[in-house]
Amino acid sequence: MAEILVAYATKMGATKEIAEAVAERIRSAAHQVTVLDVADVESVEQYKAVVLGSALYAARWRPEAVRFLKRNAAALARKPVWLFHSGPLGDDLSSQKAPRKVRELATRIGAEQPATFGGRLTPDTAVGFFAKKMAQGPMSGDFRDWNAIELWANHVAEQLVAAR
Ligand SMILES: Cc1cc2nc3c(=O)[nH]c(=O)nc-3n(C[C@H](O)[C@H](O)[C@H](O)COP(=O)(O)O)c2cc1C
Repeated sequence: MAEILVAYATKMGATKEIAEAVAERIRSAAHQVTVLDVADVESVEQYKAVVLGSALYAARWRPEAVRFLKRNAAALARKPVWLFHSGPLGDDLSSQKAPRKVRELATRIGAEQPATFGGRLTPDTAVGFFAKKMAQGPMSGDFRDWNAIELWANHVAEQLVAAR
C-alpha cells in the first residue's frame, strides 16, 4: 500500500515534472510514493499524506485540482497535506498568492498556503493557440528552479519522518 500520494494538475506537463521531482526526493527519504494525475485519484483514504500541485492559468488553479480539494476536504483535513503551484514566467519568481478558493480550502484542510515554483512555457511544449503565441515572446523559457523544488521536497520529507 502506498504511503504518500503526490498528485498534480497540468496542461503542458511542467507541473507533472515538478511532482515527479518532489516524489523522487520523498522516495529517497524512504517513503513509498505514488504519483498520479489528480483527475485519476479516486480516493485518498489509503494515503498517509498528500502533496498536491497545480499549474496556474489566469491566476487560477486547474479546475480538477480545485475539485479534488473540495471533494476530499474532510479526508484531507485528517492528514498532513502540502500544496504547491507552478506558474510565474520571467525573472520575478516571488511567491504568487493562491486563488481565494484555494486559500480557503488550504485553511479548511489545515495545510500551509501553497509554495510557488516558476513555470515553463516553451515553443516545443506549449499547448493551444495562446500558449504557442506567448511562447514566442519575452515570457518564453523554463523558470523552474530545481534547487528550490528540492529544498521544499526536503522540507516535506523531514516533516513526514517526524510524523512517523
Ligand atoms: C494562457 C496562459 C495563462 C497563464 N497564466 C498564468 C498566471 O495567471 N499565473 C502564473 O503564474 N502563470 C501563468 N501561466 C504560466 C503557466 O502557469 C506555466 O507555463 C506553467 O508552468 C504551466 O504548467 P503546466 O505545464 O503544468 O500546464 C500562464 C500560461 C499560459 C499559457
